[in-house]
Amino acid sequence: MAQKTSLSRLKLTDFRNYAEASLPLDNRHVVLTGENGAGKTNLLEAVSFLSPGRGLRRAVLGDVTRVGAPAGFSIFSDVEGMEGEVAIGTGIEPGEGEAISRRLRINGTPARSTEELSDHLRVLWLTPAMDGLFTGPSADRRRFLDRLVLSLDAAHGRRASDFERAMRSRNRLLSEGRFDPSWLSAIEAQMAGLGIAMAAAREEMLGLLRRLSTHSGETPFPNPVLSLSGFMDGAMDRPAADLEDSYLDMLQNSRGRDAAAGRTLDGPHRSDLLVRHREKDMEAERCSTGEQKALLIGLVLAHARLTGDMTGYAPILLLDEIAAHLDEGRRAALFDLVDGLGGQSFMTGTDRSMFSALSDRAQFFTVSHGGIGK
Ligand SMILES: Nc1ncnc2c1ncn2[C@@H]1O[C@H](COP(=O)(O)OP(=O)(O)OP(=O)(O)O)[C@@H](O)[C@H]1O
Repeated sequence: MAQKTSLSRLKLTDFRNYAEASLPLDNRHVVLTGENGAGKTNLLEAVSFLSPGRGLRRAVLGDVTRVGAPAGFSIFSDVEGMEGEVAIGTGIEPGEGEAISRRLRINGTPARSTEELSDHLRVLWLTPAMDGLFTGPSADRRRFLDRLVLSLDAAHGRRASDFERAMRSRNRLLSEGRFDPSWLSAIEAQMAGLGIAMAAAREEMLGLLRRLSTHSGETPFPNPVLSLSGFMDGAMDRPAADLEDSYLDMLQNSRGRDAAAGRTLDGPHRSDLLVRHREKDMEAERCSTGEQKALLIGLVLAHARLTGDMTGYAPILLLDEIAAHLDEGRRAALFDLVDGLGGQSFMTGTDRSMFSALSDRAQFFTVSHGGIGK
């Protein structure tokens, strides 16, 4: 089984509705209960900032600082991580606006990039905001997929942002009617290399998930059938160099069309993640609300398991309002599956009794208006 990573302390200053808060943790699961608006999701969000990116709300950093606070926010955590014990501090400084990126210190030393967090722990999450994933816009599914990839391949985020930047340059040149062939060709060659690398990394992740010995069968959370469509469909088994040449040709031959459209119409930014319910043999978007939630839980658990298998360390799992729509049997099954991953998870709900099946496998805290109690 994958080894455990866990938080042994979480301390917040001027974070969302918390002026000061401290969570003393042993390495068990953590259950946070309290009424609506108490600050449960805010605590999960704070933990999500222990991974690269903008956290589980994809927040603008300036919005995260407590309203009325004199300075920026900070999060400190002692972590039993993949390289042993580590003290992580992150936040923004006073007066820093929206464009600023957050600061990160690892054992007191400033880190060059938040990607360094991936050396110590992986944090994955499932929130109610993701409930419409299968029926909503494809951009949400691409972002979801890219986060899955990112948790195993730290370079994926850089690749995606470099691709975006190159594509924006191409779109600008085309929209300004500047068909300078050498300039455009250089940008398109860059897009071809990055775009195919992105598509290959996504495909590889899906392949790994498919090969994962599934926990389906007995579980109420089925492992969905996953595929990609919209870019290089059915061609991804060809050598990368061939695919790059094909994509480069595609781009060069579509300059007029893309100029007229005002954007690049072919590329990894157009692919979609297709999800099917295996047992019902039906697209996820046509499944019932409850079936979609079960598929989503199945997918997130499979990914968490894969992350544990690939890195040797179980990820920290953030499950916001996870128990709300599950009956007692499904809740107990979920807790057993989560516990079986071997990591620490943080779960929220309005009612403590919903988590009783966890009993002493978890620490319980009550959250109320920016305060935390036992
Ligand atoms: N920057 C901020 N400064 C102060 N308060 C904030 C800030 N951002 C959000 N809040 C407040 O934090 C409160 C708690 O939000 P949170 O989403 O954590 O609640 P919750 O306990 O998960 O509630 P629910 O059960 O309804 O999901 C909200 O009332 C929100 O207005």
